[in-house]
Amino acid sequence: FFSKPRDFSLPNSSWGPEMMRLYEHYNSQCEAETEGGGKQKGPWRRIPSYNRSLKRKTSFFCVCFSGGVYLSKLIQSKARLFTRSIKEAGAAFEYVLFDNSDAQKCVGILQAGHLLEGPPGFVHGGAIATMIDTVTGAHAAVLSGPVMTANLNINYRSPIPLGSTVLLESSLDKTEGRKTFVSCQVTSSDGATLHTEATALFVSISVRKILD
Ligand SMILES: CCCCCCCCCC(=O)SCCNC(=O)CCNC(=O)[C@H](O)C(C)(C)COP(=O)(O)OP(=O)(O)OC[C@H]1O[C@@H](n2cnc3c(N)ncnc32)[C@H](O)[C@@H]1OP(=O)(O)O
Repeated sequence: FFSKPRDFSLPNSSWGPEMMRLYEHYNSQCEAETEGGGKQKGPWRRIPSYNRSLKRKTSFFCVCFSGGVYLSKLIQSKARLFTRSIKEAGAAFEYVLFDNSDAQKCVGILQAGHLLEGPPGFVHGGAIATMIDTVTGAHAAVLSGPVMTANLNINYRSPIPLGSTVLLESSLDKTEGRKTFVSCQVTSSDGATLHTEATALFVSISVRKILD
């Protein structure tokens, strides 16, 4: 696997003005200017996003757990991260995540494409749950290392129009031993409409446990 993997969290031609506006808003805060006019790390960090996480790590797993892992070569070669599995740009999940470690927050900017339809003209509740799991899961992983979702509790407050751009904001509630509790709100891009609220529990796991 020699080619450089594509980072799906970078803008593409399908991103509309709202998606670009929010992207620029957070991306511009990934670097801050020093007093001397130089550059330093800002409060936010863009989280790169690939579609083949297992494939990229296969050689690592083979070295570390040689003989202990069985995944057929066919599955390995075809496996794709669910949210990055549809090739047509703009058709499904167009999103980018930013993390703010000082504020213990993570945001996701989502432009919901036409293949995510649930009720006519609106986004499917399962697609919304998927994105909440993605944003809160990435946030929990940044905070606590390898985790799996143990509980996801969602209240759908108002439907999300298909094609619109929404903001998902994840905040740390607390950590208790292996448990990381986070909350998430999904709002319209101007913040005026609350679409969805959720709480999630992530439990820290060892990578060996997933592979077993
Ligand atoms: C940058 C890329 C970003 C991509 C992000 C994508 C994120 C996607 C994340 C996922 O979707 S993961 C897939 C969906 N999740 C699963 O398939 C998990 C299935 N469940 C499990 O594998 C296990 O149940 C789990 C690892 C969650 C916990 O099993 P363990 O045996 O490791 O832990 P245990 O059962 O001993 O529980 C540990 C603690 O958590 C608590 N707990 C576990 N499950 C719970 C639950 N459901 N509700 C409440 N508490 C729970 C449990 O009571 C206990 O609390 P205490 O430490 O206080 O005793």
